[in-house]
Amino acid sequence: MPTILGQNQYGKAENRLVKVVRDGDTHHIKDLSVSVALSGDLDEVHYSGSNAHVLPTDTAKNTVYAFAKEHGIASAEAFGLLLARHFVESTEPIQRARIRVEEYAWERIAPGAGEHAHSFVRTGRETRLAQITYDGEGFEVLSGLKDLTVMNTTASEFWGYIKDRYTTLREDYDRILATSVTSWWRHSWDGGAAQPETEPETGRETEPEPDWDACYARTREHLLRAFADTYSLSLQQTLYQMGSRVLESRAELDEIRFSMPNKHHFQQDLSFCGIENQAKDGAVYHAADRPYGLIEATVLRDGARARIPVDLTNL
Ligand SMILES: O=c1[nH]c(=O)c2[nH]c(=O)[nH]c2[nH]1
Repeated sequence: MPTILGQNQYGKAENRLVKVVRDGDTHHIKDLSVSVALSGDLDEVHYSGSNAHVLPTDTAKNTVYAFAKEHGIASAEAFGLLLARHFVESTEPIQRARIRVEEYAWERIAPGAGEHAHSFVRTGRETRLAQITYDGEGFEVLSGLKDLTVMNTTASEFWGYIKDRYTTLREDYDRILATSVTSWWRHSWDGGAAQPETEPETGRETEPEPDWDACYARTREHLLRAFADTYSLSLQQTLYQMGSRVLESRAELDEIRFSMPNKHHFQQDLSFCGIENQAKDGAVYHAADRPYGLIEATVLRDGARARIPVDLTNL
């Protein structure tokens, strides 16, 4: 049976990298997982086994560590941009590079007065995410987060839904709303490919690279504020409020996608022992971990094209 090769990519996944920057006695750390996926003129390695166009995944791994040492890690996005450009521009057969970064947060241990210079505790915060893709012409930069777990203990209702013979859910006018947010947002900045504004004298692109850390911090803040400020009639409504608040406040973003499990908290029935268990009196809930409702949607700036993949689980 004749066959042909379809889409393919390869690289080293989940390079775990910790970088320590020493500023006198005070240390700073970056803790990342970096995944490299390369594609291009790679038919032959699949068809005949010729490795002539293959940059070994082992080299990709070494490059990640070498770049961290030589260039530092200004931010997840900036590091991804450096690597993506390097693989495409230094290796002929490689035409596209995709770098995914997860960043784990650490806090300084504060024993007694002041913060410790070199002792850290891993935080229970969300994980920061970035994905940089480069095809030799332009970058696509997605930033995001996962495991941002939030809860409103009131200001959430759910009623007015379709009821059929299988419906047992009771309408709720005061419920807990909790979720663990996975979200990716897309920057309109592409390194100058879309509207290259070049300085006439130098020929250099003038569109400035965004301040990735500031953008992340502000976006996270808007997500949290919108979650807290929305009086919710459904998790879907809350999601849309979170997305539109981010796009309205961050002009540099065109699209944001969410995957949000509804972390159900069911009021426990205590009537068997004569105890009323009402939200208004400080109820006891059963925090169910599964199954969970899974609410997913993209919010777009009007006129923008949806480019973030629908399925975020592998992104
Ligand atoms: O916010 C919600 N959205 C739903 O679609 C849904 N479905 C459900 O059973 N509970 C909820 N809650």
